[in-house]
Amino acid sequence: MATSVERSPESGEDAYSTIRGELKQYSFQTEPVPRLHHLDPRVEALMRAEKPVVITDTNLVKSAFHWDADYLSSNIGSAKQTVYSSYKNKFLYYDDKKLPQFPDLQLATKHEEMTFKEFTEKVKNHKKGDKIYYLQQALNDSVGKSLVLDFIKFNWSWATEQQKKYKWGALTSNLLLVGMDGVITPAHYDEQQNFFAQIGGFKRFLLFDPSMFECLYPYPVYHPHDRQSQVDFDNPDHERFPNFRNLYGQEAIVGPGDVLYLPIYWWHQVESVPNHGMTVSVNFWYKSGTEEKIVYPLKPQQKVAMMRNIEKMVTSAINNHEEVPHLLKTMVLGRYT
Ligand SMILES: CC1(C)c2ccccc2-c2ccc(C[C@@H](CC(=O)O)C(=O)C(=O)O)cc21
Ligand SMILES: [Zn+2]
Repeated sequence: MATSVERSPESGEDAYSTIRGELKQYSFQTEPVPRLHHLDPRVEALMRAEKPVVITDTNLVKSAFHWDADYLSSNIGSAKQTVYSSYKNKFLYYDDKKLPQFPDLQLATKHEEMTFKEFTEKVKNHKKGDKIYYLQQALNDSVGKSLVLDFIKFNWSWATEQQKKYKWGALTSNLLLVGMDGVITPAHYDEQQNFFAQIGGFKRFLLFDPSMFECLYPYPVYHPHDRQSQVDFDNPDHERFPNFRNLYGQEAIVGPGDVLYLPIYWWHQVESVPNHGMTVSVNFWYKSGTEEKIVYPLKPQQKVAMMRNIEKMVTSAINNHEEVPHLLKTMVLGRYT
């Protein structure tokens, strides 16, 4: 398993077209996410409309372009990192605070703590059939000094300018993501604005408008897999999830230096492109700004937030999540048709 992060001369345009030809096709259609230079006025129009866009030449994480396995091993420090392991290439997110309510939930993804050196060893010695690893660690003050210096040199003036221009809230975290090639984060949405900066290797994003909620059937809010789609994209169950047929989305390949604006509530599935080496990314999660005033008709994002609040209220009021399905079905079936 190559641990070298892809930094080939092929990362020109032809790398993207080579990769485009290799990608797994799904049952739904997609159209490309616009890929624009950060000074292109269309970037602002798309960001104001909370639509995804791949922004080039921002130099957002230029100071981290040398973050490959060896550099990170010797400079990230000896602290334990958060790593997920799985026998499959899919890494389903889960909220461990909700696990106690689901004692017999079979988790394919296991949370392991290990040093970065141990992580790179496992990646280097990986053989077919072995566990697959995905490091996901919030950048914090435990990292070595040289990483701190690289972090300080991120293009914060550009990031802060965007944060102010679009009235986003506080930056909550920067996650360092180091994935073995071929790892997949299945379709889910997050409740924060996201600048996703690619440092090494290539990632394929499948993106779906928040209004596609009705095609993607997320788990209940009280479930550990809250915000994740229940649909297996490789083998969709059309009986349980009939609207999945109506799904369509956008697609983007991000390579070193690209920054994807991933708007709050937009669904995304992320694949580390197979056979193009380990991937290194850093995301920038921002709280969404506080809505000045409610404008009608409500945006799909606001309806998702409303549905989440209804599920949370019913679950806490009835105080037993096993009774929630019956109550909601009683309230809707045969009445709201
Ligand atoms: C799958 C994984 C490792 C994980 C396991 C358990 C708990 C949380 C998470 C988690 C959170 C974020 C990402 C990064 C990214 C997806 C990607 O790049 O793969 C993404 O979705 C985003 O930036 O919003 C990845 C993960
Ligand atoms: Zn996400």
